Amino acid sequence: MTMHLNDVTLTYPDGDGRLTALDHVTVHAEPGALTAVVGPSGSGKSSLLAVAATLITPDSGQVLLDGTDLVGLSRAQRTSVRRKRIGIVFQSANLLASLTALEQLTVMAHLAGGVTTAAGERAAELLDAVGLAARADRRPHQLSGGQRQRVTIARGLMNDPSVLLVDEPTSALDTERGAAILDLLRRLTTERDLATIVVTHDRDHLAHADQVVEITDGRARVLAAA
Ligand SMILES: Nc1ncnc2c1ncn2[C@@H]1O[C@H](COP(=O)(O)OP(=O)(O)OP(=O)(O)O)[C@@H](O)[C@H]1O
Repeated sequence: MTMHLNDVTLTYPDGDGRLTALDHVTVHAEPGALTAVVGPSGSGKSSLLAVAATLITPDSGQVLLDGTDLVGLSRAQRTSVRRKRIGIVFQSANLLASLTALEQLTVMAHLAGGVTTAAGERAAELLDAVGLAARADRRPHQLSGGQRQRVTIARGLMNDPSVLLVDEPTSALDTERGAAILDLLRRLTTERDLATIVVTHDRDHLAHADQVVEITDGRARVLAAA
C-alpha cells in the first residue's frame, strides 16, 4: 500500500500564537521502498511520523493510504486502520523489563485474552527474521542495544502492516550496529513490500534509502530518489 502525505500542515499552540511544525509537506512512500527523513532537531521529523501514524490530525492536507484519506476518518476508524495497516517503531516504545523477547511480541495477544498459536508462531517467525531466533527467551537486560532494537522492529511487524514508521532506530547504537539495523530495515522493506519511513539524524545511513526527504523548519524537500 502507498502512504501519501499531501500538502500537510500541522501547527501546535505556542503562547498566544501557533508554531508551524509541518508547512505544506508532501511525502510519497511506496511499497518496497525505504524513505529516510533527515533534518535538524526540532525541524518536524517526529511530527511527520505522528501524522503518518494517524496519532496527530494535521490542520490541513491529506494522509492517503492507497487513496483513502485517513484525516477524514473518525477516531475509531483511524485506530482500526493503525492496528491493521501501520507498524510503529518509536523511540519511546520501550520494551517491558519482565518479558522475554517472544513475549514482547505476543503481549498484545496476552492482553486480549490469551496467546493464540498463530500469534506465537508469527512472533517466532519475526524474531527469526530479525536474527534473534536463538534469543527468544531472553529479557531486555540480557540483550544488547542492537538486539533490543531488533525486538522493537519485530514487534512493529506483528500486525503484518503495509506501512512501517520508524523513529531514530540507531540513536543508541554505534556506527556499525546502526548500519546493521538499517540493513535489516532495508531487507524487511523489500521482502515484505513495506512502505517504510525512517527518521534518522545519521547521514551515513542514507545509502540504504530509496528516497531521502530533508525537513528544515517544517518544510520538506526530496534530496534523492531511486
Ligand atoms: N506537543 C507539542 N506542542 C508544542 N510544540 C511542539 C509539540 N511537539 C513538537 N513541538 C514543536 O514542533 C517542532 C517540531 O518538533 P518535532 O518533534 O517534530 O521535531 P524533530 O525534528 O522530530 O526534532 P528532534 O530531532 O529533536 O526529535 C519543534 O519546534 C517542537 O518544539
